Amino acid sequence: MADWTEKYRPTTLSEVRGNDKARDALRKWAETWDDHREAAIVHGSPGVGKTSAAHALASDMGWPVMELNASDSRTADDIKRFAGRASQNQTLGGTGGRQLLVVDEADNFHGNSDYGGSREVTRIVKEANQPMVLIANEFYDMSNSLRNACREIEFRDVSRRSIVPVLRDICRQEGIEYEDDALDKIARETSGDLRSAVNDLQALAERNERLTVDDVVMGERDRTEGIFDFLDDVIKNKSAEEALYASYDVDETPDDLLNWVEDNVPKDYRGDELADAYGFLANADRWLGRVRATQDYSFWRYATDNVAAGVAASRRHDHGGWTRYGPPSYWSKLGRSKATRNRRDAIARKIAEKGGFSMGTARREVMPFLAEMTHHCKPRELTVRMTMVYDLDAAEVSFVTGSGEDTNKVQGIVEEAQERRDDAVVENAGGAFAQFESDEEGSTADDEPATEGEAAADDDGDDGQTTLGGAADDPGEPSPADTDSETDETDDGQSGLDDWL
Ligand SMILES: Nc1ncnc2c1ncn2[C@@H]1O[C@H](COP(=O)(O)OP(=O)(O)OP(=O)(O)O)[C@@H](O)[C@H]1O
Repeated sequence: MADWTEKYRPTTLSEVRGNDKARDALRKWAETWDDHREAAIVHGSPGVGKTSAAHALASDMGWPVMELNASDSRTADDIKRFAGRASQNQTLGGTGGRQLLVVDEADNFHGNSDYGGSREVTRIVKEANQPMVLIANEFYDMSNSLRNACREIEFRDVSRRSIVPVLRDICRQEGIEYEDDALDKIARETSGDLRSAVNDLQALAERNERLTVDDVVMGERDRTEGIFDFLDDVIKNKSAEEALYASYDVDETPDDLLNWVEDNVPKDYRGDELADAYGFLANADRWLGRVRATQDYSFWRYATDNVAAGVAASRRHDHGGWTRYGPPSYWSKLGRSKATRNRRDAIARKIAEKGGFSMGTARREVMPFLAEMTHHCKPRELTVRMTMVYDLDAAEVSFVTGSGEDTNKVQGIVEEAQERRDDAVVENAGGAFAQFESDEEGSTADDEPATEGEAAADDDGDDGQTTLGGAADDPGEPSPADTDSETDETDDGQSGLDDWL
């Protein structure tokens, strides 16, 4: 299915919702540009429509857009070239020579090495003979002189009242039935970020024929009441068998159950019981891998056996009192739709291969770190390196960082990573010794653990059957998931990060 944030991107300013004041200011700025010739800084949180507004404005005005992307490196020279190109283009076309220069991520010029870049932007902003919009998340990350040279236009977080009608329109156009409360809840959950709201709506619509308020989970506590009772049952109160029965009443997929239990069990279990519990969770993960590989959902129950009965059976001590259980940290990204899961797993596979640990470890222990550390592609350098090391494409970078796949930011990062990878290949072609040297320097994770992974895959089928009650049938030929599911939960999930930190 097409990405709805693209499909429903505003094409004219009047479709930009929830920021009427900023929108009007932008329009006025453009219409009077000949008089003031100032550049504009459009700033605000991610996903509130800044980029869309700039492009919609250009289209309303009939101005072609010329963009300085995050992908263009941003030294003083690059910016001069950009400005030069822009003034050349001025003589082309029949648009009265006007075009809109859009500089994305204008708050990112401020880093040390780019300082020249920042100064150059300021100079160009002052001298530009074309309307120019600088887009930024953080107004105050920009230099004083740059800020002073521009007109400030602030985009605020989009209110719930403005988000709901956007979601409603989309539902109508897509022919999706919905409860009003469900849309309201999505709007509340995504607090001001319209892009996230649209993304969440799409994920939910892929999974449900009719959107009800109960479908909207997104880490909110009230709907998951049942899960907290279930955690108490498994971790504290119930026998293995009772815990298994309790699991039948919880309205969560086995993938989600696994994540909940895995994140919360270490709050109570210690030592051997924790190790045993992890063993069962590792088994569960293998069964879920088989489900994904074979689409045979009958394996689900073996996963649930392990998660519920297995973890309850591992308990050796009383765990009284009250524990603050919480949703898995990576919750909002986990298993929301099949497409999301597939993407998540594709990334986990790359990380697992590179770092030499299991898919499960990659997914649960490495990816959350990456997501945290490169949130909204910041810091950019780290994001580029991650992209390079794990060979991620734009969709994958977008998944990990939470930035839009088609944004210049993400596209630029992917391009830069590709360039650097190409350069690295050329450097490495320098001779056999170059390779040795770089190995010695510590990128050791590559080869040896892969063999471990294969070895583990061999006896994987057997391990998987240590479900309670021996209910498991051998699922047959090793599926692709088997190679993934070497699950040494003691892996230090972070070791794979060494390469790019
Ligand atoms: N104000 C809005 N009105 C209508 N749609 C919006 C609005 N804001 C965001 N969207 C939706 O979210 C998508 C992403 O918005 P956009 O890229 O313009 O946000 P942004 O503020 O530039 O975010 P970022 O800083 O992360 O690039 C749009 O394609 C559109 O589907």
